[in-house]
Amino acid sequence: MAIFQLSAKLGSSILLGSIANHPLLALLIPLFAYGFILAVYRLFFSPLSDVPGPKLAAVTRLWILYQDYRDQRTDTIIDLHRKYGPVVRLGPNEVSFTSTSAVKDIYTGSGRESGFPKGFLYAMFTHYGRYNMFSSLTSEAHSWRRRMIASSYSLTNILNREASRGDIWRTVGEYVQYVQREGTESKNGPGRSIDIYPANIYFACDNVSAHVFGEERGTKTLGSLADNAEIKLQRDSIDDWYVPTRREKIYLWTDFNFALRCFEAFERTTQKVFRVIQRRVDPDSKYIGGTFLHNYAYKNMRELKDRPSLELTVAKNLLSGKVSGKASEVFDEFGAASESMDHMLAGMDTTSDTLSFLLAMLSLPEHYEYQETIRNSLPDLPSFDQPLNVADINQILNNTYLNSVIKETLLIFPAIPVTLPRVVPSGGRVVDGLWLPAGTLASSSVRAVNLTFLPEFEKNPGNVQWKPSRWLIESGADKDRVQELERRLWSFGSGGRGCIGKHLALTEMSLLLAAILANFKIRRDEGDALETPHSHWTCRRSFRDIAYLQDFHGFLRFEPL
Ligand code: HEM
Repeated sequence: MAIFQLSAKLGSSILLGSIANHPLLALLIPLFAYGFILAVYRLFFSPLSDVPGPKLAAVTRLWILYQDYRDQRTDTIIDLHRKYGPVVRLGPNEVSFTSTSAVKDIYTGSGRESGFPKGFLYAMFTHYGRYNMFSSLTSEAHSWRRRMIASSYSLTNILNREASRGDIWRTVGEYVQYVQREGTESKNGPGRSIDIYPANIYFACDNVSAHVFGEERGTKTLGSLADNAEIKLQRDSIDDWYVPTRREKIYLWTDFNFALRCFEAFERTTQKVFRVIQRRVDPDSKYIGGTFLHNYAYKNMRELKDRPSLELTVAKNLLSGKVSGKASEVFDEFGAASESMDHMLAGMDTTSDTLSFLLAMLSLPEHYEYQETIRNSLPDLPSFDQPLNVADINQILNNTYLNSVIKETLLIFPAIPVTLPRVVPSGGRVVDGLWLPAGTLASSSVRAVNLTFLPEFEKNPGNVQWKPSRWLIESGADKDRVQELERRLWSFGSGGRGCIGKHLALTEMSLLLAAILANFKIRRDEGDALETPHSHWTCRRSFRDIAYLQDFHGFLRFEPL
């Protein structure tokens, strides 16, 4: 006993002596002690301590940030759900869910409670320093914006607009002409080859811009090489449109809020300086600095404000300022431009990527039969200068075979596969029987929700096949299974913050696919190892951290029927 007392005394006097000699130790020891106590708390006493997941993730947020840094967030989350089940702890303060009940509680709300507010990540999607519907975090900031334009994106409006104006169908015709005009002759068979990635971007861009600003002001990038040369020039560095420093590794940025704010303030100030200089040189200038798209959206808004167009467009709704009489919440031209800019960005990549993945899959020899089946099920299609009527559009939209390939692509290759972050509101909430304190990040990852339900995922997660036949109801027994699949398909999100452009995207994709298959057989054309200038199949990082189809370089041959 005396020996113990002596050694304890000796130990503490050595320690005190060392601290006196090394002041750094005086700092480090309490720090280590604090770190240790925090780690013990997070592991064993935090309200989330029973949630399964990697121990390191429970102790420090650096673990998930490292996955973000490696662009491995989505794949890591999927692996974790496979290992631990439908609820997984991703960080001391972050939990991921995959069950339909949890997705409903978090994103749609349950009972009288609405869905959870968005996480800070979304605040990065402001433009011109103004929030928009997508970037507003709380339901208060969001709902008046959404109400103002929701009718422009309803299925009824998309159908009626298309039947009366035929804008999408005309753009589909331009796509077919683009193949004939821009396509190169192929050594591998009849027809012409194009790189489908830019073609699909042009298609989606022309459609969403016409929908937002009106046909006259739409980008018409498919139309001719001279039009909107900036978009053509930037096609190979598409990330430039997004201000890449903010869009790459976006989840990492959320933890560096202050740096981001400084960056934004700097960006706004330089743009203001640009504007002042530009207006000195040219008093009528509508140039505002920033990217081509920023200028395009702002210029259109300014002009539409001065000379309103008769066409019923999203821009018209934005500028009309009718928001339940709340004057302070009406858009000014920058707010309206920010909103429209966001629709352009949200509607371009997502729709075009989905189309690219879909065409890439259909062009494989083992999938030729799907092309044939869809072709045989299509109605007679009119020429492209004549709008389709509502019944024809509906027939295409409800075509079982066409739907099966579109849904399967959305399921296996969601354009936005990542976590859609939400924050538990004040007072805390129970999700899937688990108590979550206020401020917890409670979210789901689109790809994890889509995949973890599939039986083959359990067996071999690395080998989930693109299999449109899973959507077909061939016997009574298939009905429940397909209904469940429909319920699980989460590629457009859900609830009040779910995708507003869903019907526009589905109409664009369905009409284009119908026209392509009615006119061509599509085949891979990569035999000559054609040089693809773009690397966006693998490097696009705006809201996608998975590089799908890395071995496919983008060239397809369109063989006329
Ligand atoms: C295949 C195509 C598309 C996919 C897969 C897709 C996916 C999504 C997803 C997953 C969300 C929800 C994000 C969240 O909850 O955090 C979303 C929201 C949104 N999408 Fe889409 N989208 C597509 C096409 C479009 C198009 C064509 C537009 C055109 C305007 C658009 C505009 C928007 C907007 C504005 C929001 C934010 C809605 C809000 O916050 O209320 N999207 N989209």
